[in-house]
Amino acid sequence: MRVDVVSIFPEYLAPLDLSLIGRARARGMLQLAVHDLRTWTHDVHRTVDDTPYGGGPGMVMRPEPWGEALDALAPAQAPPPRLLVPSPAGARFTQAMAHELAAEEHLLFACGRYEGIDQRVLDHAATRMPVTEVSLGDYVLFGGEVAVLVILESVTRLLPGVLGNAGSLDEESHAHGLLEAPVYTKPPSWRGHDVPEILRSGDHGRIARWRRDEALRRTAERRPDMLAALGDLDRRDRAALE
Ligand SMILES: N#Cc1c(-c2ccc3ccn(Cc4ccccn4)c3c2)n[nH]c1N
Repeated sequence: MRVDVVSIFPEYLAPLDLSLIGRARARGMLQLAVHDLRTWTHDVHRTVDDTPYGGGPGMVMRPEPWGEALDALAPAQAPPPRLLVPSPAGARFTQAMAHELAAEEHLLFACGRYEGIDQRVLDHAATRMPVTEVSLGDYVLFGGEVAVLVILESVTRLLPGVLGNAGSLDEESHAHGLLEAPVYTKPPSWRGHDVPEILRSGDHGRIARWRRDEALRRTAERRPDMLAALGDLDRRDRAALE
């Protein structure tokens, strides 16, 4: 997978050199490049913003630098990338979207700042590539860089070979529509708190049942919306919630 990220703060994306994403890049599973939007400015002050038409607070990112950046990173003669634009007005980012993005050949992220990017940038891009505005959640950030870090981490861990134990992908939260069960490791007792006996029993059938029960209980308590999305539960699952 190829990923290009455009930002006026490229150093914000430095964590993409670390840990599993850094290893995926070193192993050639992910070709990632971060670009400074000011590369595509031509004035002495390298200006990327201007006042908003119609008035209002803050500044808006000018279309010209973005137009040239997208022309350079999504040339007409190559297969078009999928353009992702983090935005408070975007569609909520979900694990399902992470799976969708993990199947793409080329992702191009546009990190806005200020009050956002001139809408015409997205409208013009949409004439030649798929464009998705995406939001992490109902709160407001300073810009899109943090969202790119989150999105890229969730997508990269889905790429074949990146996670050593593929099994962990199958059992993780949101993979089955439930929150994860609690996890424990040694010692068996710590500051008066013991590991649930069932987890040390070696009875894998009962352990799997216990984990599902705990996942159901946690989901019912913390994310009733996720439980509702599961639809009708079978008798055994309903019993776990009684
Ligand atoms: N993803 C995501 C986001 C963002 C986000 C993403 C990109 C930009 C570019 C500028 N701003 C600041 C800003 C403030 C006010 C109105 C518009 N824009 C961003 C915020 N906020 N919250 C999320 N879940």
